[in-house]
Amino acid sequence: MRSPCRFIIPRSRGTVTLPGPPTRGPRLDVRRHGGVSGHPSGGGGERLSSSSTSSSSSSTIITTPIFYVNAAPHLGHLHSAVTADCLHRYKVLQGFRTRFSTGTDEHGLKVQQAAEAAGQDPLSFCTAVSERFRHLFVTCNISYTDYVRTSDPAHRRAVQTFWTALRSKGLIYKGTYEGWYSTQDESFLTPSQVVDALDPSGKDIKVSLESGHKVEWMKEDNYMFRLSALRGQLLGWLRGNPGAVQPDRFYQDVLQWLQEELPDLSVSRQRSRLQWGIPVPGDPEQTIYVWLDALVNYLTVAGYPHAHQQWWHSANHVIGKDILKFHAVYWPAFLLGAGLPLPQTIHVHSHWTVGGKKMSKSVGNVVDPVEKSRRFTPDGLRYFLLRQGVPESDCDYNDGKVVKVLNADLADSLGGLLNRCTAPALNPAQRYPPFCSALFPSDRPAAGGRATPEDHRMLGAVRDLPAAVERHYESLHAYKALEAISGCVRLTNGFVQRHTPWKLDRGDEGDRRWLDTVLHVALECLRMYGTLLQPVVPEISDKLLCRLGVRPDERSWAALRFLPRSRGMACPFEGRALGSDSGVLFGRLEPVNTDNRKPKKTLKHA
Ligand SMILES: Nc1ncnc2c1ncn2[C@@H]1O[C@H](COP(=O)(O)OP(=O)(O)OP(=O)(O)O)[C@@H](O)[C@H]1O
Repeated sequence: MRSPCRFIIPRSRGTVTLPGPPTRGPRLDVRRHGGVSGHPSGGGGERLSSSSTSSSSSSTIITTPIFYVNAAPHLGHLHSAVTADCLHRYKVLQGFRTRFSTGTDEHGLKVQQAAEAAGQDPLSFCTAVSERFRHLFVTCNISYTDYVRTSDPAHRRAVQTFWTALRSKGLIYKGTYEGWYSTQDESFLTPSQVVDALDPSGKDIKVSLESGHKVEWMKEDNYMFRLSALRGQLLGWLRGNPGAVQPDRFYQDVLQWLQEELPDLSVSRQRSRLQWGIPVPGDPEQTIYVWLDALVNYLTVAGYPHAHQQWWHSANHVIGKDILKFHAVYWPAFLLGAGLPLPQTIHVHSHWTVGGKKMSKSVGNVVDPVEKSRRFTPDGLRYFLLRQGVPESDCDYNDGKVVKVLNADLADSLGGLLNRCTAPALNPAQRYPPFCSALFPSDRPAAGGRATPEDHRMLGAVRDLPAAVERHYESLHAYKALEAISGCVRLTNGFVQRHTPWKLDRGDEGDRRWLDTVLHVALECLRMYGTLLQPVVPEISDKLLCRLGVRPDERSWAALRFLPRSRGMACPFEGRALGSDSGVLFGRLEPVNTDNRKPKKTLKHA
């Protein structure tokens, strides 16, 4: 489906697809040709930096984790992707040059075993699952610019070069690893991270304290990375960069880990155990540890080892809390070892649970995001994930909650406001009506004015909104941004309701001017909401802004300028024709039947 307002404009490097109308299939063609999606003001354009905490450089890399292909994607994976996509779209609106990568992590024992079980060779198996992830991301308008697969030859070259760099610095040595290992988590554990448990048959086993997955005692010759030698430097980096891991509770976790023992890390497996992976350069009997392999994907995207400098200086990773140690301890240690810049920020989010249990492939309690995006629309699902997902704490999923949130915020509140203010009955000229400053003076209530103190308070709240939303998007607390926006939408609905413009007399000069002013103010509020919501619900925002007649080049952060007429400045929209009406903004969803009782049987009369 093509959106009515999709524009492609040429710029100095490549092709740019503007962010308003995220599209499905065709969008990928643009990327394949090296285009960067969604950039309203051109590469390195000016950005509003009132409260921005970003690097002074205007280019940045945003990443999701690459997803392990041992099973199909679930809602938790989409959550990471939507969170990173929100950050990416927001940065683009601010004028940053961005790369946004996602992809699939394809090596390792679990994949090798899953392929065997499916009777396929590993690469065919990975290709099929990787395509399912890609399909999900396209369906849900994830505006990635790079899709990495760890089975790609370019990635393999990057990993082997990276390995060689660490080895040449004496940071990798041949040794013997002996200790607990979880194949499920592909991770090593210290004795304090292991507890006793019983398997389903009642047999004594050891499991990981954190994940609950079974662990085994392992002893084998392989290569070790001198992680212990880097502990001091890691601590120094973290202490000097309190924003490097966000939110703070996760930063504190990493600090705590770094204060404990940090043994050297085994970074290879014997080839006889693991064939599906990248061989150690110069030692075909060993395979590179999947996490070292997977983490290097971020450098592959940046062009490592040849042209990474222009991108590898401001990386923002978005990850689930389950992989924090890999990203906040191992990854920075590898980068320090290789003499490369460390990530700017590691944004961590918590988990979606089902009935209180983490949604997870291995548990099998997963929610299918493709099915949900069909039911609730891609934007509906995106909105719900970001409105309800709180980075600091887990959140339980159920369909009833989705319906409630979407009906209240998108269908009734925002959709209702747009509908009211653009309805031909109230706005027969179908134009952005004029604003009368005598009726709505900027200084509080004044003689001849009709605006109330409450109206002024509403204006103040909307005027302050971009700065608050900016702060929340920066820290990836999208739920707070959406809370603030929906609070303002409610205030604007209250404003319209208070002045009942439908009761005003068009034949009376004063009433007509006031009606126009009320509509002008409400449309200005809607323009703000449409612009600010673009990172979260690109299709809905596009529809809203198209209806208001706001052009794609008027949708950046810098173009926000709320209600300029109230400050005596010209408003470019005043008098402009509204866009065509393309139907309801977001259709109301049927409530979910929570009554699980079976319908009563009616007794047949003999
Ligand atoms: N329940 C979840 N809630 C939010 N994000 C999740 C969830 N599960 C996975 N993710 C995201 O996907 C990333 C990779 O997860 P992974 O592939 O290990 O999924 P999983 O279902 O937990 O798998 P497994 O059960 O095999 O451990 C996580 O780091 C996180 O970013």
